[in-house]
Amino acid sequence: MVTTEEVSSHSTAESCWVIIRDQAYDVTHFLNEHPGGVNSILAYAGKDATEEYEAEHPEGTIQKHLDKKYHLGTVTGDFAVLQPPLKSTITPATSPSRPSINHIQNLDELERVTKETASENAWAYYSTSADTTTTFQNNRSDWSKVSFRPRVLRDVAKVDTRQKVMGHDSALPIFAAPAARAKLGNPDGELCIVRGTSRSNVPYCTSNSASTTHSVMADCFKTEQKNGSKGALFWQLYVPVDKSKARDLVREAKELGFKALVITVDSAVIGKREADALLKAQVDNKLDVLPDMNNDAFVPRGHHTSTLDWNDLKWIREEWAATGPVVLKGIQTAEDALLAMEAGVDGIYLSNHGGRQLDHAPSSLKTLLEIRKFYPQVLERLEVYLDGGCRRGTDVVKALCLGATAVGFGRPFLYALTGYGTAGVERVVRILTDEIQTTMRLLGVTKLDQLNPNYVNIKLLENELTDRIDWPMLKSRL
Ligand code: HEM
Ligand SMILES: Cc1cc2nc3c(=O)[nH]c(=O)nc-3n(C[C@H](O)[C@H](O)[C@H](O)COP(=O)(O)O)c2cc1C
Repeated sequence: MVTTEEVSSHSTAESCWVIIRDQAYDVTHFLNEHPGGVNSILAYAGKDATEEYEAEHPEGTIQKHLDKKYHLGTVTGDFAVLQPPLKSTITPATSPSRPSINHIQNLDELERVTKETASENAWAYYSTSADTTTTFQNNRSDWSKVSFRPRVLRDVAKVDTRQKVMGHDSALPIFAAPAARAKLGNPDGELCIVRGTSRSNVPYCTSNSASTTHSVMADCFKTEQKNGSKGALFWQLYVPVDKSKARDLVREAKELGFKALVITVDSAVIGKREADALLKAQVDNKLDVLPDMNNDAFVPRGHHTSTLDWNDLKWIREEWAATGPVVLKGIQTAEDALLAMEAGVDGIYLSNHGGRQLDHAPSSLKTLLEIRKFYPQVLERLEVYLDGGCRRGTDVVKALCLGATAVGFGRPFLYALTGYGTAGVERVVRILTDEIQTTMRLLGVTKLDQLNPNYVNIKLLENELTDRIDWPMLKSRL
């Protein structure tokens, strides 16, 4: 037994105890090893960290990562004194300020409602992006720079939106992009996306850092299938600092029946996301949320490995074997698209992580155009996925006209589950179904394979594309 007074007296980096679900843990030695950084734990030193902890970690994380000897026992006493200064408040779904789900007409409206009604924590983490937020903003605005060239006098009564997405026969050319910490928005977290996407027959690429364990997601998916749902689960992999641990993750993905492996390659370090960092700083004014730049043992912001290179893909792919497609997420240049093709992956996923990593990186739309301009063969030989700032069916159709296979949606699904749970996720897919079908009809096409670059005008963006690429590298391979 440990008393609440005892716990509260261990509130510094020299001696740091936290409570999670009535249990006390000594995490002093673990601070520097913590993949979420020192400060995220230190903000809760001597306090009850349950709420924040559970939003971030799947069940069993403590058992897996913390030696038993640091478990101090059950806590007794007055818990009120141990509450952290900022508790998230999730507005109940019946909140009068939140309109009925059926009134949500588009994904921008969903975002506006989420901003007004979500907890500060959830909004900060979901909406934040890197540095000046330029990339985040361009992700959205670049889609508006492409216009359509519609054809008329064609029979468009029946349209077919089905598409093969990483091996799965999806109802639409879309999928839910990997996004961590869904439990911040809703206690059911990722399960809302598992249910909503499988009921709508679109795939869900789960995050390596999901707040629900993958086995629980896989069980939920199986239950959905028994009830007649379709869909598919893919596994997004972050290679851990100890690279060899990626083998265990890949084995788990295989054992649990995940159908595709999506390796994120844009996160050598975590981007500087200031809105989220500011909120964390406000939790405890004493804390400086900038990483410790003088600690030689760790790469600052290096939550995942910072040493991943093209050679690592070989052993990761061997471990995955022929289980399903392997796709690289985070390709941002024509050169890397070409290297990915040579590395033998099945697909590339153009993404700047929703503007959360390198500020001033190109939108995925620009990367797609760059590939078209300098190395279009990639588009014939690889499946090309993309995400970032897509909020409309028109965005999806534009991407497909330019050679993409399917488009990922990140924040919209998080916003949907925050206010509306599974029903919100289903609503997002319904809205996109309507918008994609309507766009196809008004454009004069009935099947996705009829889409081609003649249906869009890209002049505005073409003017913004680079002329300087690594020509020697490309030429040597032509
Ligand atoms: C007590 C034992 C703890 C253990 C064993 C632990 C373990 C971990 C692990 C393994 C991850 C990486 C998850 C992944 O990327 O898959 C992680 C991330 C994280 N942890 Fe903890 N953690 C602990 C306590 C805490 C506490 C008390 C907090 C704050 C209340 C916290 C906040 C975070 C955050 C914010 C991340 C996410 C970093 C990111 O993805 O950007 N952790 N933790
Ligand atoms: C809150 C949040 C968490 C994310 N977590 C991950 C992650 O765990 N792994 C990953 O590869 N990408 C992650 N991403 C990036 C998304 O997969 C995707 O690239 C991005 O959200 C697309 O942009 P959009 O939000 O404008 O649709 C995350 C994005 C957000 C907004």
